[in-house]
This record gives sequence, C-alpha cells and structure tokens, in this order.
Amino acid sequence: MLGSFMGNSHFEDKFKELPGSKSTKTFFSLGFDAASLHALVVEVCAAPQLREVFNRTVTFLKPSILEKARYHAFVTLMIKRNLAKFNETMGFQISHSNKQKVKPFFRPKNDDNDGTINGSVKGIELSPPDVAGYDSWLVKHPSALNSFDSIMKEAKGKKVVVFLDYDGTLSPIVEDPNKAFMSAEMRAAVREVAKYFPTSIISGRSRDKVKQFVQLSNVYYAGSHGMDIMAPPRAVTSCDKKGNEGAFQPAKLFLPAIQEISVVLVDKIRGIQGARIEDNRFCISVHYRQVPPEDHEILKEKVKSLVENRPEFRLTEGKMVLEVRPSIDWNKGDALNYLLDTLGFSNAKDVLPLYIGDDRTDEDAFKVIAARREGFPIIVSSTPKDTIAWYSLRDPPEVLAFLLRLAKWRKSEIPFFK
Ligand SMILES: O=P(O)(O)OC[C@H]1O[C@H](O[C@H]2O[C@H](CO)[C@@H](O)[C@H](O)[C@H]2O)[C@H](O)[C@@H](O)[C@@H]1O
Repeated sequence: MLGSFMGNSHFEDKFKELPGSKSTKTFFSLGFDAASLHALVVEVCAAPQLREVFNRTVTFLKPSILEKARYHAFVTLMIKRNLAKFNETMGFQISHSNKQKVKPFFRPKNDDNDGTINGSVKGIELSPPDVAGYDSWLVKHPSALNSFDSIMKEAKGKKVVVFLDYDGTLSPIVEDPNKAFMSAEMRAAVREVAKYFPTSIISGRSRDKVKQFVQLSNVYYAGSHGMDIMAPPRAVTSCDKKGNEGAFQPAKLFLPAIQEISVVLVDKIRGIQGARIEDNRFCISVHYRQVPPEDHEILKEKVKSLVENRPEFRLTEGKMVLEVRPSIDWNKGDALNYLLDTLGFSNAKDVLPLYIGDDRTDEDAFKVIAARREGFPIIVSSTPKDTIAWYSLRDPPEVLAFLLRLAKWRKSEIPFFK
C-alpha cells in the first residue's frame, strides 16, 4: 500500500500545493475524517520521502497526540474505508501485491447465538456493516479487540477484576426474554476467564434467573441491577430464611411495595398486545419489544403515570423495556464498588476493573471506572451510541473473542502454561 505513495511525484506535488491546514481540508472534502487522515499520516510517516511533506502540512495530526491504543483502530479504518477512495481521487494505482497491514478479525463460529436478533448471521467476517457514523464513533471508542495489546500492556502486573452484564453482552438480544440463552462457547469462555480473574455478572435480571442462564459456580452474581448481590463469603452482611444467606440487598425493605406495584402493573397493561412483565425481584421490567409500534407510547404513558404517583419508585429505560425500580440511590456502579470492596480490592492501587455491558444501566458502572481513572469500560454496540465507555465491542461474538483472548493472555503470563 505504501508502495503506491512512495516516490509518486504527482502525490508530492499535490501536497506542496496545499500548505498548512488547507491540505487537511482537502482530505476532509475527499471524505476522510480526522481519524482516517491521522492513520494515513501514520502510514506515510514511515516513508522517508513523504515524511517531511506530511510534517509540514498536517502536523496537528501527528501520532503522538493520540493515544497509542487507538492507533490500530485508525489504521484499520483507513484500510477498510478510505484508502481506495483516496487513491482513486488522487489518481494512484493500487498494486495487487499490496497487503493489509492489520490482520482482519473474524467472528468466531458460534453455533447457538450470535448477537443478532433471531441469530441470522453466523460465523461471518467482522468487516463492519455500513452503519452510518459507526467508523467515526469507533475512533472515539476503539475496538477492545484491536486495542487488546495496549490494554494488556496497561494491565501487566496489575489485578484485573472482570465485570460482565448479561443481556446483549453474554447473550444476544432476542424477542422473548425467557429465551435469551447464552451459548456453550460463551459459557466456557466466562468459566475460563473466571479461573484467572475474579469475575462477576451484574444484570438487570433477578439473580436467580441470571444464574439459571449462566450456570457457572466460579462467578459472583448481582441481580436486579445490583440490588441483589451474592458476594464472596467474607462479605456476609445480611441473611434471611429464604436461602438468601450472604446476599446484599439494599432495597429489601421495598419488597412488599414492589410485589404490590407488580400486580397493579399487570392489570394496567392488560389489553396491550405483546406487552409483558418480568419480575426481577427488586425491580420489574415492562417489555414492549413485541408490542406493535403504534402502541409503544400508550404503554409508556400507562407505566409512567403509575410510577409518577408513587415516590417510592422510579423509572429507567433499557432496550425496549421500562424498568420500575425502588427509589434508592443504588445502581450497577455501586454494585461494582461493593464487589471490589468485598473482594478485598477497595484500597488496592493496582486494581483494574474491566466492565463489559451494552445498555444504559451499564453506564453507571462505566462512570465508576472512569472516576477511578483506571480500568476498562467497554460498551457492546454495533451502532454509534452515546456512552462514556472508552472501548467498544460490536456484539456478543466479539465479547466472546475478547474473553477468550483475555484468558489466553493470562495463561501466557503464568510460567507453568508457557
Ligand atoms: O442488565 P442486563 O443483564 O442487560 O438486563 C437488562 C434487561 O435485559 C433483558 O431484556 C433485554 O433482553 C431481552 C432478551 O434479549 C430482550 O427481549 C429485551 O427487549 C431487552 O430489554 C431482561 O429481560 C430485562 O429484565 C433486563 O432488565
């Protein structure tokens, strides 16, 4: 690829004609965004003949100003999207012997679920579908897979503590919430990760339900968006006679009110076709994925009006779901802190929490990591979305690939496994 630029006087002339920021404007008008242009600069800086020209014209985009972790994502972006267009516009030939510098990543085969509704795409190449704005979003939230080496460089010698969301992260989003099964491969990957790192699953589901789906005994479970935590034994803070020994349940006093509002909710939404209520023990989900679009607003209004009159509850929104929760100041971020604490890491300086999640409620956990200024908040999304996560993974198959890589990395760190 570089060969097509080297010694091409047409190319150098173009740049000499365009002093200062004018040249970058030209690139932007060719359809480049800042990241792709940066990638191009990085690439071309490796060619001595062109380095000087580039240094003069696009200095503000020197590689040093951007995090190294993002570098690979930029280069990948450029290769995938813009180089062909650039060459075409500048009149350059691309020789067939030019090889991609960044190895493309392929989706692992996943026989059960693959992160798409109804599992329609299986084992296909991870080249991104052309979702508007995804590539530029990826610049701000680079792929945790492409940035894996940089992430692990930071993690070397530190204690990585893993937190995972369930729906949309470990299992695909499906129509029927009772069928959001996790694949056998994903289960094996989480089991493997949990062998090497303390691992917790923090879900909006009831703790029992998420445990039923995950079926692993070497992970900790937090259900009801962190309002029901089964922490390690040393953290026994409360117990009851119904088998909840050791569970931390900050919204316990709300249980009777939650059960009562649940009954009222069932009655309220009766008659709305496709609406369904899921009892998540300390919160209630009102699903509308199967409700005809014209009835979404009616359903939302009904639920809102019910909660508005009850100050002991608040409403949050997830993926085609409304969640009725007790009005306590406790979320997935608090659950993350609680678990870190009970795992004995609260005062440790060398702890890196890694949180992977796909939904709005996961942002609370991302916030906690961002405030610590250490750790890895990773959003799962195949479309651009507002998030404070630093890194991204496209879908559950990418989560699977990341977890496998994480376990492999740890194994390679342990001399016995080498
Ligand atoms: O925190 P999470 O583990 O991500 O749980 C959040 C909600 O996830 C589930 O609903 C979502 O997934 C369903 C199955 O794919 C899908 O049908 C639904 O539309 C999604 O919102 C779960 O059913 C909810 O109770 C959780 O609150």
